[in-house]
Amino acid sequence: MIDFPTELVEALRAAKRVLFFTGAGVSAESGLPTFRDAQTGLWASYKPQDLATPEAFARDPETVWRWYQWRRRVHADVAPNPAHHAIAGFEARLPETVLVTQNVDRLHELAGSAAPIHLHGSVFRNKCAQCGTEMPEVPHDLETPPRCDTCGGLCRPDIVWFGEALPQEPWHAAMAAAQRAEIVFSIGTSATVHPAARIPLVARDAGALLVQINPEPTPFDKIALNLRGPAGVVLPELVE
Ligand SMILES: CC(C)NC(=O)[C@H](Cc1c[nH]c2ccccc12)NC(=O)[C@H](CCCC/N=C(/NCCC(=O)O)S[C@H]1O[C@H](COP(=O)(O)OP(=O)(O)OC[C@H]2O[C@@H](n3cnc4c(N)ncnc43)[C@H](O)[C@@H]2O)[C@@H](O)[C@H]1O)NC(=O)OCc1ccccc1
Ligand SMILES: [Zn+2]
Repeated sequence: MIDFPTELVEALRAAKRVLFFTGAGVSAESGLPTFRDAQTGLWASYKPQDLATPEAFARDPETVWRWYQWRRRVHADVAPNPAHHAIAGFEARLPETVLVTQNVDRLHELAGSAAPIHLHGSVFRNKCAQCGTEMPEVPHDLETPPRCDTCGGLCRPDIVWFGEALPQEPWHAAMAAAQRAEIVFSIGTSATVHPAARIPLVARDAGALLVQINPEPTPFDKIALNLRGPAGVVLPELVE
């Protein structure tokens, strides 16, 4: 039984507006490697930041496509863990709860979260790299990217690549939730990728209690109430 600080227990008891901000670490216990974790197998020699860019896709679309197809196969084999379920359960009990994620997986949805705000897109959605038209999901073993019926452009994952702007609607929804939050949980994120990492800071500057769940230190340590441990262990104990 974890002994949580009274300040947190009391804040949780009184709160109506809670914001969850998640990163790759919340899916680590489901078997999904984080961005920091070295990639395995065929992709061991590639850094995610080098593949997840419009330049890499322009230079070598097949290699970037095949990387995402591999990730889709990996993502299709994993299930939500107790951290995802704890957040979905909390949302059901406190309707004003908002979930903002940097993750492109669908584990929050599979755990029952109604409307996670995906700041960086979804690995299971496709769009045309040229005209942006949404394109259908294709079998995850198709080795070459299909062509767009509208303009003949190449199909790409509907994901925000480094150097690309975040989609406006999710960004504004996340900022609005941050400005209204009484408690913001920053869970399983190294808080190094921008502008996403601003969300917990905006909430804190607006008066929210910033609680961090992470087995490792991050840039938020100095300003957060830190719960050191894996999200799949700490979160269920805290909110269930
Ligand atoms: C690397 C970083 C320094 N670079 C950036 O931030 C860049 C550049 C930049 C912009 N502003 C800046 C300001 C300062 C410095 C740099 C910048 N940002 C961008 O390029 C953004 C776009 C960024 C989005 C990129 N796409 C992603 N994802 C989709 C891709 C894909 O998935 O393929 S980012 C991707 O990396 C990030 C990884 O971070 P985490 O999720 O935190 O994962 P990480 O592995 O780092 O850490 C895991 C953590 O979990 C913890 N953990 C492990 N196990 C557990 C466990 N069991 N429980 C709990 N915690 C756990 C670990 O301890 C660790 O702390 C996530 O955001 C993730 O979505 N776009 C943009 O700025 O565009 C401009 C623009 C503006 C207007 C008009 C035109 C252009
Ligand atoms: Zn097109």
